[in-house]
Amino acid sequence: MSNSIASTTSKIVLTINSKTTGVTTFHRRLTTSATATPRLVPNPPDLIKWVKKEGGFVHPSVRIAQSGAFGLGLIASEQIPKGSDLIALPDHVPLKFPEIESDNGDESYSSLVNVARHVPEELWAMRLGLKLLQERAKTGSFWWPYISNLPETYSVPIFFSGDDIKNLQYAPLLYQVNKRCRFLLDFEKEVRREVEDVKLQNHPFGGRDVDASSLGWAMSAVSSRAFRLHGKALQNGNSSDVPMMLPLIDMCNHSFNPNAEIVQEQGSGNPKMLVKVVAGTNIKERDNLTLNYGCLNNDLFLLDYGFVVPSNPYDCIELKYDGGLFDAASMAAGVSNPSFSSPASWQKQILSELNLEGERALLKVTLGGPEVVEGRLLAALRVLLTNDAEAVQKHDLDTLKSLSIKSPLGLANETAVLRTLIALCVIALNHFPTKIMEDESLIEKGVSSSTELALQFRIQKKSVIIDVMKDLTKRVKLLSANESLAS
Ligand SMILES: C[S@@+](CC[C@H](N)C(=O)[O-])C[C@H]1O[C@@H](n2cnc3c(N)ncnc32)[C@H](O)[C@@H]1O
Repeated sequence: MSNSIASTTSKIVLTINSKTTGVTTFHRRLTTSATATPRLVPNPPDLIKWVKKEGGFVHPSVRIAQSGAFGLGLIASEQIPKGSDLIALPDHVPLKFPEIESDNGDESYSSLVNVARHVPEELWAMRLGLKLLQERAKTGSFWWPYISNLPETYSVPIFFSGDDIKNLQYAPLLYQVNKRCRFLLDFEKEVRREVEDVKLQNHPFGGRDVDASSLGWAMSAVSSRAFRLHGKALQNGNSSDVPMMLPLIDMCNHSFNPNAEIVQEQGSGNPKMLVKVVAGTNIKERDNLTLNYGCLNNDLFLLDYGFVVPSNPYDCIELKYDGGLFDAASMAAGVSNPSFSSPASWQKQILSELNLEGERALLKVTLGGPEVVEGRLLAALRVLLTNDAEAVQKHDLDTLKSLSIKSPLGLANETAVLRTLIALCVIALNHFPTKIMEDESLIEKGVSSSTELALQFRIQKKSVIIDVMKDLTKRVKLLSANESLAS
């Protein structure tokens, strides 16, 4: 059994693909079908047996099995009643980044910490990924039975070809993918610099070379499988949020309507945490055990987990609050003389309160998701599409931000707001070079798994826009029905 980094890096080639897109990507020589995700070694040890041997609990009806296109998953071999314990892991089984006050003379720990210092807070998955790489490189690691069961490759977009990154057709995600790729390339150099003079016995990765591909593998393994749970209790009675990898528990696939949930227990007299998975509903024979990974949009699901949720109720599109663009949308919607580019001073004041004006303004606004229209955007449109400062002053910001509060500034204002939003949707939709039907027919013809993911992603983004347009159009119709009733 080998756990050398080289065994994986030999199959993952780092390609700098800057020719066509200016995007740097790592891509996999081996393409893998989602249905048979190869693991790090061909016949890894039995994970259930290992968890039990380490003092953990696994419900006798829980099995690891192929879960369609989702890769491996956990499945119930018999029905399991609501409230039953499914899995319990003692404190020493989760894999965490070691948090110890002093290195106790362990120099491989201090060099790991030194390397981790170069990782920005937002890429916490890379920090824990370094610990994972350390354990992967260690002969006889305690976690080897777990690590050897991890997928060999990941479908996250840092491993897409340059063409598939372009295929995403959505600038905010392209930006994030590019940022991660650039980080990995720079980080590879930092890691090499940091460890070049470290003696072999103190080397954080047992003397093995760690390149951008293996760093990408580790970051993706963590981002797609780790959970942020309560760590040690702090003196003030709170506890910090600690990312950790939970062997076996991380075999559960995602659902927004999960049948299982994670609970943490601290036994009486035992300060150590026990992490458990409990049946949240009655589970039928052959049901997959699922957890909710979070109410995330598809950008995050694709970036961190390598999949896209169809009809995701939390998916949304990002727009930049921009005077010129909003004036154009408003005029296209038939509003005369909109003032987005040159707001009056009282309007500017409200824009500042909405954090859409000023040096530290956050100009990113969203359409879609449970809110349909981000409150800050809705309030800005309502305020900028009226001349009646007095009417605006009668309402607080929360009222102006709420779509469920009907026409706070009058029917004409609300109609102009909704029409402007619909025009913004049309502009956003026209930004995509292809139509949903074209994307679907490409998928039907047969494409690689990463191209299909990119196509699914952009289909879903366009569907979000269309759904928002439908919702807003319904509201406009209701308003005009109300108007004719009133007149
Ligand atoms: C925590 S792991 C779950 C176990 C994983 N299926 C395996 O084979 O090891 C998360 C990964 O499972 C897959 N997955 C989980 N839920 C999914 C879903 N609802 N749709 C598609 N893929 C899913 C994705 O590949 C994701 O990165």
